[in-house]
Amino acid sequence: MTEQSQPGWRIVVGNDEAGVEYKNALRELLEADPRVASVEDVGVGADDTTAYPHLAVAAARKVAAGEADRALLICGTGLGVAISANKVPGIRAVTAHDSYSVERSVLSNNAQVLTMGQRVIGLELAKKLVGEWLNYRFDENSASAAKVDAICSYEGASEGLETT
Ligand SMILES: O=C(CO)[C@H](O)COP(=O)(O)O
Repeated sequence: MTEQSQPGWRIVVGNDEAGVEYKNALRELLEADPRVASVEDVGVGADDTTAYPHLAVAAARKVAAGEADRALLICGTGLGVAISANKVPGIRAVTAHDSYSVERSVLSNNAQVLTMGQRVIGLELAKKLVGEWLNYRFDENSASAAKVDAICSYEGASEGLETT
């Protein structure tokens, strides 16, 4: 199947009060992109001071439930929303502000959630990276798949480390 024949991405976006401007700009970018089937915005809007963990978990839960394929989350640094989203079972969320990390977040880590910091990265670079992000799909037959499976094997594990 070629990239063109793949179904469009269903993306959920979210942000805290430090990420309103970038979330709005990136949502508009996604809505205009032919690779995107749908964009759902879990908030927040201007003047909403809801703390970042709440919208990050709300967005990540939609991905975990299969209601969306990916999430794009913005806060001041991108870090808090990533930490929060990773609390949702099955979610792999990463903060990435460079092209190579965005690529590997998908191709190595099969991360479904990309986070960025409005106080860290320029808007034009953020737009460019989001455009690149849409081009990547994890290859379940790649050498990275077993490593992602190993990550998943620790989901809910309370003790013990496997070494293989
Ligand atoms: O960047 C944030 C969390 O990682 C958030 O936008 C601001 O958090 P704060 O520094 O605790 O206000």
